[in-house]
Amino acid sequence: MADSKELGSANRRISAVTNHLIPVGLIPTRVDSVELCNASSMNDNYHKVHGEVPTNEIVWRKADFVGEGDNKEFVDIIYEKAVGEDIAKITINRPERRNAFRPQTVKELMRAFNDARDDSSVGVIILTGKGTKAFCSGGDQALRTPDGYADPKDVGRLNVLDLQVQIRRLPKPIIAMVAGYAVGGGHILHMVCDLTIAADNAIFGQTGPKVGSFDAGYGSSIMSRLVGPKKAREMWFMTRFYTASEADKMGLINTVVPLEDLEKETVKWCREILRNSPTAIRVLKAALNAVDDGHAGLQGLGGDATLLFYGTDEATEGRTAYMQRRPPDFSKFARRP
Ligand SMILES: CC(C)(COP(=O)(O)OP(=O)(O)OC[C@H]1O[C@@H](n2cnc3c(N)ncnc32)[C@H](O)[C@@H]1OP(=O)(O)O)[C@@H](O)C(=O)NCCC(=O)NCCSC(=O)c1cc(O)c2ccccc2c1O
Repeated sequence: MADSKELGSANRRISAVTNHLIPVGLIPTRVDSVELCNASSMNDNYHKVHGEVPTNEIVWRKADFVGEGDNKEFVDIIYEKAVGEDIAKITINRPERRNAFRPQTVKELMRAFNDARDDSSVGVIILTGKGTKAFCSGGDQALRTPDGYADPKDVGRLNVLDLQVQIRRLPKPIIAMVAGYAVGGGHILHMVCDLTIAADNAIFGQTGPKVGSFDAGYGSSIMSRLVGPKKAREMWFMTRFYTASEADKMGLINTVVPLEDLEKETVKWCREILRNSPTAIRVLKAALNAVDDGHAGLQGLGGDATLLFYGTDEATEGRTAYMQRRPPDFSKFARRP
C-alpha cells in the first residue's frame, strides 16, 4: 500500500500534468493546491539540499547606474537596487494621479529598465506603483492628444508600446507587484510582465472603450493567452473591474497575498528565482514569448543560442582563424546526433 509520502508525490505529479494539459481559459479555476505548490512545505531531497528561501528583510538603496545616466534626475519613478541582493525595484511615483504614466514617466521607466538589463548584478526586476491605491491607472488622460500622449511642448506618441516591447524582450524576469488599481494601460503593463503578485486590495481591468481608447496589440493578444478568448472579450467589451481573487481564478496573475505581505512575498519569489540558473531562466523567458512574438520572438531566442555558442571553443576557433588569416579547423568538434 502506498504511504503518505508516495501519495503526496503522486498528487504533485497529477497536479503538474493536469495543469499542463488543460488549456488556460477552458477551466474556470486552475487545478492546483497551494500547499503542494509551496516549495517551503516540501520535504523532498531537493528542498533539503536547497533549504528554505530566506525571509530576512530586504534593504533598498537608490540605484547606481552601471552605464550612462543618472538616477537623481528621475521625477516620475523611483529606481532602487537591493543591498547585497540581485534585485532591482522600479516604482512609478505619481500616486496623486493613481500612478498614471505620462511620456516622461515612460521615458524614465525605459532608462531604468535598460540599466537593470545591463547591470549583471541584477537578476530579477520588480515593477510597482507608489502607495497602496494603485499600481498604475494607464496613460495620463490630461496629456492625451490626437497624436498620442504628449508632455507639454513635446510631440505626441504612444511610447508605452515601446516599453511593453522592452519588458517582453528584457532577458531577466520582471515581476509586477500590484496593490490597488491596475487598470487601462496599467493593466497591460502588469500583463506583459513575466509574473504578477497581487495584494488582496488589487483591482484589475481595462477602461479603454469607456474613455475612447483600446490596445489592439499586446493588450489584446497577451490577455487572450492569459485568460482565454471569451474572458478577454468580456474584459474589453464590458470594461468591468475584477478583484484580485477573481483575477487569480482567471489565470491573470500568479498569486494573491495580504496587502501587508505584498513586498515580503514578492521578494521571496525573487529570491527563489535567483537560486536558479540565470541562463536557463533567460532562454526560458525567450522561449515562452517566442511563438507569440513571431519573428521578433524567434530573434530573441535565436540571439540566446548565438550568445551560448560564442562561449564555445568551436565558435572561438572560427573567430581566431579569421583573425589569424588561416582556414578554421573545425574537425575536432562533434557533429552531435
Ligand atoms: C484608477 C481609478 C479607477 C481610481 O479611482 P479613484 O476613485 O480611486 O481615484 P480618482 O478617480 O479620484 O483619481 C485620483 C486622481 O487621479 C487622477 N487620475 C487617475 N487616473 C488617471 C489617468 N489615467 N489619467 C489622468 N488622471 C488620472 C484623477 O483624475 C484624480 O485626479 P483629481 O485631480 O481629481 O484628484 C480611476 O482614477 C480611473 O478610472 N482612472 C482612469 C483610468 C483610465 O481610463 N486610464 C486610461 C486608459 S487608456 C490607456 O491607458 C492607454 C494608454 C496608452 O499609452 C495606450 C497606447 C496605445 C494603445 C492604447 C493605449 C491606452 O489605452
